[in-house]
Amino acid sequence: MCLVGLHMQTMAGIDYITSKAAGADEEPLATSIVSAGRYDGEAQDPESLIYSGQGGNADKNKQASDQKLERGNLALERSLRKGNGVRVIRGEEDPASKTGKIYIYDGLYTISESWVEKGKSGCNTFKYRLVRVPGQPPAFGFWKAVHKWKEGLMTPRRGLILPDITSGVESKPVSLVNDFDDEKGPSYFTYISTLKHTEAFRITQQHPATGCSCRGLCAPDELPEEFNLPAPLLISAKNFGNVARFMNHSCSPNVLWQPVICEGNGEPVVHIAFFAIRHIPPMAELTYDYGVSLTSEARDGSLLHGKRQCNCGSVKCRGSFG
Ligand SMILES: C[S@@+](CC[C@H](N)C(=O)[O-])C[C@H]1O[C@@H](n2cnc3c(N)ncnc32)[C@H](O)[C@@H]1O
Repeated sequence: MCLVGLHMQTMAGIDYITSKAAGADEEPLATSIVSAGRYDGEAQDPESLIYSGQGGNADKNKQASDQKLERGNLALERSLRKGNGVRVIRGEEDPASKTGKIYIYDGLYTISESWVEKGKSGCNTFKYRLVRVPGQPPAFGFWKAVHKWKEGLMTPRRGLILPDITSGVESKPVSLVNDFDDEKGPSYFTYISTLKHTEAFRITQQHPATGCSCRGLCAPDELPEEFNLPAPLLISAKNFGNVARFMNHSCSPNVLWQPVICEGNGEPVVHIAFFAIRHIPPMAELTYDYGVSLTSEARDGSLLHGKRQCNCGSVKCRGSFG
């Protein structure tokens, strides 16, 4: 099909595009819906949902009328025939949120069927069943699982080793979990949330001798005493550390690490900060790329081969790290 015209329509609850194939009529196709989660049946299954069409005034204190097969409803109908993916944002009641509601982007769905039924007002309402495209990491499903844990419906949690690795240091408990193998966690480990070594490394954006923006790293021998950054800088969290100590390596990580300089007691102090590099759904494991050491051998001239076998399971897994 050749698209010769395309424009966006934004509707409450249903977004769609109108496309026009050469020689054919304009055809709306749904691109995304927001499921408010308040209609009957728009409910709780993380793999599918039933979405009510728009219009008919059923929720506007006006005279209710039959919904019409137009705009968003027509777009959903056309998408059912076409089989295109529709992005779904699922709304949920959440007393912890200021608005009493949160919205979770839940990925791509396709529409599997539609029908008309009488709503509470006695008027015709369009209904659409949407099914989540398989193979996507859970998002709304995670959210529901968290709530079930909170309600105590799913205890004990699979692979739970310690309910709170912080021994009360953090305001919220951080569970130590291994659902991969039988290892029971470190035999000696002290959870700390403050700096153990507070010596300040003076680092500026500009190298004081060369003037370049390497933060003192390009020519460490030429650094004056007060720019004394140990190179290589080794951070060991074997026996002491915080939650970051338990973050695993992934070849498709969702987090990136960066050294940042914070002020501590009037002195610049290096911290390793973690930044999200993509959407991270609730309860998803946080991972970063450990990289490969410079001493590792080149496998095929382009990829460096790490020393440890990688079990990250990502489709882009390099097979090794470290
Ligand atoms: C900083 S620790 C991460 C937390 C560790 N999983 C634990 O339970 O203590 C790093 C160690 O975890 C293991 N590890 C982390 N990511 C891994 C991966 N993708 N594949 C295999 N082992 C991994 C390796 O044994 C690695 O030396």
